[in-house]
Amino acid sequence: MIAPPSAAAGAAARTRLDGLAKPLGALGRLEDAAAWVAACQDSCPPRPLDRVRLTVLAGDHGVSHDGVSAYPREVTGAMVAAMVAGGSGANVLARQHGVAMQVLDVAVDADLGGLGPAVVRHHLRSSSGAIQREDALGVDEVRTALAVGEALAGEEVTAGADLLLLGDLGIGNTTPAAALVAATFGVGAEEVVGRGTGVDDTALAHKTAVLTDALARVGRRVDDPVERLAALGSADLAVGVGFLVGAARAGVPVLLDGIVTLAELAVAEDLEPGVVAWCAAGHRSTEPAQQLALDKLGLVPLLDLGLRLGEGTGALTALPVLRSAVLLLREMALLADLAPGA
Ligand SMILES: Cc1cc2ncn([C@H]3O[C@H](COP(=O)(O)O)[C@@H](O)[C@H]3O)c2cc1C
Ligand SMILES: O=C(O)c1cccnc1
Repeated sequence: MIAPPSAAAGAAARTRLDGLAKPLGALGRLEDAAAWVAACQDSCPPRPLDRVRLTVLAGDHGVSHDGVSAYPREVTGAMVAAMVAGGSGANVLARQHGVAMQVLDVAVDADLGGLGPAVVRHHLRSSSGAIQREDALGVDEVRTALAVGEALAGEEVTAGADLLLLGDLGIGNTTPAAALVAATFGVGAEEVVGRGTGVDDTALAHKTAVLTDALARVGRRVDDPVERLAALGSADLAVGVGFLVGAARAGVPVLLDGIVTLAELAVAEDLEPGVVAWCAAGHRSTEPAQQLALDKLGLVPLLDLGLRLGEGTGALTALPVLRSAVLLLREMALLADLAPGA
């Protein structure tokens, strides 16, 4: 069980929000967001979110050889290189918003050593297993990946972070992510399957069949979250789960992204109840599994822009909104000072 954010600081933030120079509740969900940051920091008003860090976890997936994506596996390694070079969508937004960003090859099926030791320092395997036929990885590998994720979150906290962002990269990753959401919440493949990178109707039907086969293959064994990650997840997804647990344990809030980070949170919350209280949803993705997980976990996203890119781009796009919420709570005048008796 993870200790929750400070109820007292959250309540103090609500009181202060009610007293600001505006009608009661007029800042809508920005008020919820500001109170959440205050609770996470145990401070009212909260500090500005100046030090923000994004970790992108990259990996390949056995299913990417089975026609579940609109793009080939080789794109994963190429996009990691693009991130190191600064040309991905996430890089553009991270630069714009002053976010320190790192990309890690957790399970990419390519030799990325040439990109530098930092990128490959947590390379755990080359692709995870094809979940409709075999387990994604072994239970021992899951435990290693969870520990790596917790350690990564710890490194980020030590580097100084008011807020952590998590992103994903890996052709095919919407399939294991959807499988984890389905298994966590006990729903069928049809309820979680999505078009990912943009598969056509034929490929969508095939992706649904792959998900159905995967869920049927594993049965009730996946009631256990570690078994679930081993059977239906991947090394990179398991590192993401550990990262969220580590951030929550350290008491540092996380702004979530799309289907992959929501799948990671769904499992993390099973593994360590209380993680969700340290997370806010950046945006609503077009992926049904992401939307289902948001609803089941009780998260209301800040933005709904039809994004379906991943990499942390939804979280990065929502960051200025969260920052605005904090500054409003910090800097707005009190109505009682402007108009005593109003
Ligand atoms: C060029 C390119 C850049 C990306 N950046 C993130 N994704 C996203 O799309 C992929 C998941 O969708 P699916 O399961 O359909 O393969 C992952 O790589 C994810 O990070 C990308 C995908 C592509 C093609
Ligand atoms: O929801 C997402 O983040 C997403 C959707 C499609 C492809 N990649 C990521």
